[in-house]
Amino acid sequence: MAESGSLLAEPPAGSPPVIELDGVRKTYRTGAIEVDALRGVDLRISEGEYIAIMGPSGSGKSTLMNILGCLDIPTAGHYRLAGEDVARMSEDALAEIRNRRIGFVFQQFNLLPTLSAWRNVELPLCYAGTGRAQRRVRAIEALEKVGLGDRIAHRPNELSGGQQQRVAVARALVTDPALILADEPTGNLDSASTQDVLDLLGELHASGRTIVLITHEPEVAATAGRVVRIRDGGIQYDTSSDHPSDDADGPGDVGFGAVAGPGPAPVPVLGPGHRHEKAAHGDPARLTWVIRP
Ligand SMILES: Nc1ncnc2c1ncn2[C@@H]1O[C@H](COP(=O)(O)OP(=O)(O)OP(=O)(O)O)[C@@H](O)[C@H]1O
Repeated sequence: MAESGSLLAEPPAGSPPVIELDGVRKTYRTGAIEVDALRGVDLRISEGEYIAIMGPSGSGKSTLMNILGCLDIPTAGHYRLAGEDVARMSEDALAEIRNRRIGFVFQQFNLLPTLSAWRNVELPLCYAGTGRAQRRVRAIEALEKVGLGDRIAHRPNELSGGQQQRVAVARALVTDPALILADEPTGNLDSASTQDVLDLLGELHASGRTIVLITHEPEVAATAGRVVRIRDGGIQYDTSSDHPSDDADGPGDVGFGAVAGPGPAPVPVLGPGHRHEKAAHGDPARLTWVIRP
């Protein structure tokens, strides 16, 4: 499989951060009720970074990921992807980015139950218009890459949870995307399968891809080079900064064992009052997002 390219087919000169959020806000309106899920997020992610986003349930992590993946749009603020304002991109350009340049992995795997592993993996290539023979070759290649070359004809219910998530990772990487967005990819896995998936993400990162990983689990976040913690829709702490955000209470509050500048993240340690949380995503709409972004 070819190494990943830039996020855009022809990135602008000067290599801006691959992801730039400025003052991004997201307000959901349900009837008369408004929820401010994101309240002015500023975030820059460089090409090739491996970043974990942490935060308590309801803090806005999935909302942020949906915006990063162009699955949703901010209510206010700017999102530039490889230097281009997403708000100004055509629908075709956005579809191209979602289909070919971003790979999505979700907690619930979101595999189609009636399709074999390789048929699930080839789906993004179907939407990209790749020919049948090439789809099969690339799907099997992706499954081999995640260690499932001997399970290509198995359906999801004939695979373990860890194997299903590896199929989902194969589906995410079959288009050779530059950016992988993983929302709680290990949330439903035992520790051995968690390690398998983290190893895979590590390999994808080593091959040049930008990885954004959302997780509740500090030990999972610790595998990333940078950890951003969000709370109440804002960035509370970013290990790539020398200083916590203005609204942060300091490293003791966010549960990190040490303060660090750029470089490997400290191993996060749960502080008093914090707990490991498992997300309970059950939004069936996400299935649509994965296979027909
Ligand atoms: N489609 C929606 N309509 C209305 N409110 C929403 C919608 N999606 C999310 N919210 C609200 O926005 C806030 C942030 O939700 P989000 O799913 O981003 O949090 P999260 O950090 O991913 O949580 P979890 O870890 O539990 O998945 C929550 O208060 C949630 O109730």
